[in-house]
Amino acid sequence: MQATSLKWSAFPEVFAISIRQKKAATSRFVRQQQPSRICCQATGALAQDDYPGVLTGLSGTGRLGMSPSEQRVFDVVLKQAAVVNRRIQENQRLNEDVKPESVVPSDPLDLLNEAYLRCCEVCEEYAKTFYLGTLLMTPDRRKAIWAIYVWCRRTDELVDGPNAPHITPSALDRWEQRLEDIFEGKPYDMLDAALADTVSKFPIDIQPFRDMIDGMRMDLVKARYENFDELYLYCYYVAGTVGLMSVPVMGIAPVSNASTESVFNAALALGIANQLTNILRDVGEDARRGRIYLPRDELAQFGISESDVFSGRVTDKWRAFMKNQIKRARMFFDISEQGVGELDKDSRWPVWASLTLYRQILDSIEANDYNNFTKRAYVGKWKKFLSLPVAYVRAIAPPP
Ligand SMILES: CC(C)=CCC/C(C)=C/CC/C(C)=C/CC/C(C)=C/[C@@H]1[C@@H](COP(=O)(O)OP(=O)(O)O)[C@]1(C)CC/C=C(\C)CC/C=C(\C)CCC=C(C)C
Ligand SMILES: [Mn+2]
Repeated sequence: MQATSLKWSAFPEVFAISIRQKKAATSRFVRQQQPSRICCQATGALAQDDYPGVLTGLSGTGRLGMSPSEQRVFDVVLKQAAVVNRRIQENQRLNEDVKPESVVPSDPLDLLNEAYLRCCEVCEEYAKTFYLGTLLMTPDRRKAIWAIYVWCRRTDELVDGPNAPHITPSALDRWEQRLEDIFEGKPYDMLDAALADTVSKFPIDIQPFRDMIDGMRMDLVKARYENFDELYLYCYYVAGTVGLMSVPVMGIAPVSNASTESVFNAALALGIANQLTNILRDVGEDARRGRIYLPRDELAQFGISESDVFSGRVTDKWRAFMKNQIKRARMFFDISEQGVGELDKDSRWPVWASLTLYRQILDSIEANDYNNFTKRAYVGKWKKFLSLPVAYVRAIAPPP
């Protein structure tokens, strides 16, 4: 199954290389072991009253008051943190402090090197600013992020790309089987091989990857969201998962006092914030495809019907509704911001850069007087350019 709009080349069995062998030699998530506190200090000051339940999972109150979707996602967060903590403990037990071995093999013709190079090219082509940001990361980490990026892009492309009309649930089942193979060290093609290598080196769990495929399944059958809880789950599937996949690669700063769980929570929040922003930017485009990724009950509270969304008129009701949606997206950005400083110092810049740029899309929706039906909100070249040094300054600040 190929997503033809991207220049994938299939290099099948050749890449069933002995990826598992490398597993033992890994120790790149080296940080101090922190007491396990399941809380995210980020949420305290936020307007939780506006969205009861949405953030309780992060505020230290455990599962009490969480919505079903939050509980479901919270369990995955805990599992990811446990995977990482286990790796930290293993490393400590072995008293290892292994310097990350470079994934650049000495032989320039090495196939794995070639595989990562392909991932790099795809990233550069499809996500230029993000690609620039990754250049500051250590070589092994940036390669891993490229490999993850490419897998996410391909997965999204299945339901959004030119082959989308032919994608059936069973095609997604096959994609999931292929994912299982990647995690078992049996990649199908070159790009899979890069990911197989990555997941053998970093403490990355398969669950967020499976969940992203579930998000794509959801997209095949669902075009309406009754309430925010349903939308939250969708946002977790297609974007929160990216945050969970990335943290084990980016690493947590050895001097950080934050718990692993809270860092994963912040990463999850960044994915959710990005996806909510995506949704708010693309309301018109989605409506033209017959889709409304907005909570139906909240639309109704503001007196907005489905046909109002399809007709695309910017009314005062629409502006008031949008103000609330933007406020919520910003709240998730706020939560995530408090976790960025906890990441390993080399990984902070690309995160700050992408966070700042995405956040500005919300400002642009406001500047367009909430017309997200026919005006595309975007961040201009200069603003983008200026954001990079600002992100850099934030990135070099030590963890709070
Ligand atoms: C502690 C802390 C804050 C850590 C940071 C964790 C982190 C790096 C989080 C990343 C969050 C992120 C970039 C999420 C992606 C959200 C997103 C835009 C998802 C898109 C989904 C589908 O949307 P839709 O179809 O509606 O939109 P399009 O029209 O198709 O755009 C996605 C397209 C899913 C696929 C996601 C990707 C291709 C992005 C994958 C990105 C990475 C693996 C790299 C993340 C790393 C950095 C440095 C940002
Ligand atoms: Mn998409």
